[in-house]
Amino acid sequence: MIVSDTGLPGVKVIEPACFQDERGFFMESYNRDQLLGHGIANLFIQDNHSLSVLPGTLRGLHYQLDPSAQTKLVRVVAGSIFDVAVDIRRGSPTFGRWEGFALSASNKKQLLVPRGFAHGFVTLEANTEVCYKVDAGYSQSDDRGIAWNDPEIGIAWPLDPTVLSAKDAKHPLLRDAENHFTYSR
Ligand SMILES: Cc1cn([C@H]2C[C@H](O)[C@@H](COP(=O)(O)OP(=O)(O)O[C@H]3O[C@H](C)C(=O)[C@H](O)[C@H]3O)O2)c(=O)[nH]c1=O
Repeated sequence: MIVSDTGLPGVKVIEPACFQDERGFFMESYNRDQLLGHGIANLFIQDNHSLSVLPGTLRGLHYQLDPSAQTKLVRVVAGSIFDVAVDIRRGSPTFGRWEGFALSASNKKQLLVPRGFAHGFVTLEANTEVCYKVDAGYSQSDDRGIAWNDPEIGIAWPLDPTVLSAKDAKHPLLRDAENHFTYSR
């Protein structure tokens, strides 16, 4: 397993070891002890799985307020996505900064998105399936979002969304979003 830092401290790219043979491949898609070794000490309690039928489906930018804030471990099991994390911790040196990552069933890369970051993706292929672990359960009352096209964040999405939920079409800008996350070293 290779764990790489990114331009957003705390956000990491994880590449599991993949063992190929004439049958196909095997990999440990999640190994808690190996992640603990990289200081990723989350006890994930829920697995999520979404299918997006059309390319250009955008889901996000989402986060949950405390006490339901989530760390997420995201991977793609079919198709591919441009996966984005945005630092929304007030006082953070990288507040409002985003970074995007190409995750796909073929590259098997995973993205660790800590609490304090908004998360979203756009699908790059039809029938893309995203699976992700979270360390806090779903809380509809704590579910929040930020506009995918917030000009102050300025995410360079590789393609304009063609499919968006009604909820995702009306999130507030970061500056107006309810958000209690604060930065601590
Ligand atoms: C997230 C979630 C949703 N739901 C129910 C609520 C709705 O009835 C339905 C669809 O939910 P939503 O439209 O919020 O799903 P996505 O737009 O894929 O949102 C997710 O995708 C973005 C990229 C994320 O990072 C979030 O984890 C998550 O919000 O599933 C549940 O029952 N449990 C859950 O944990």
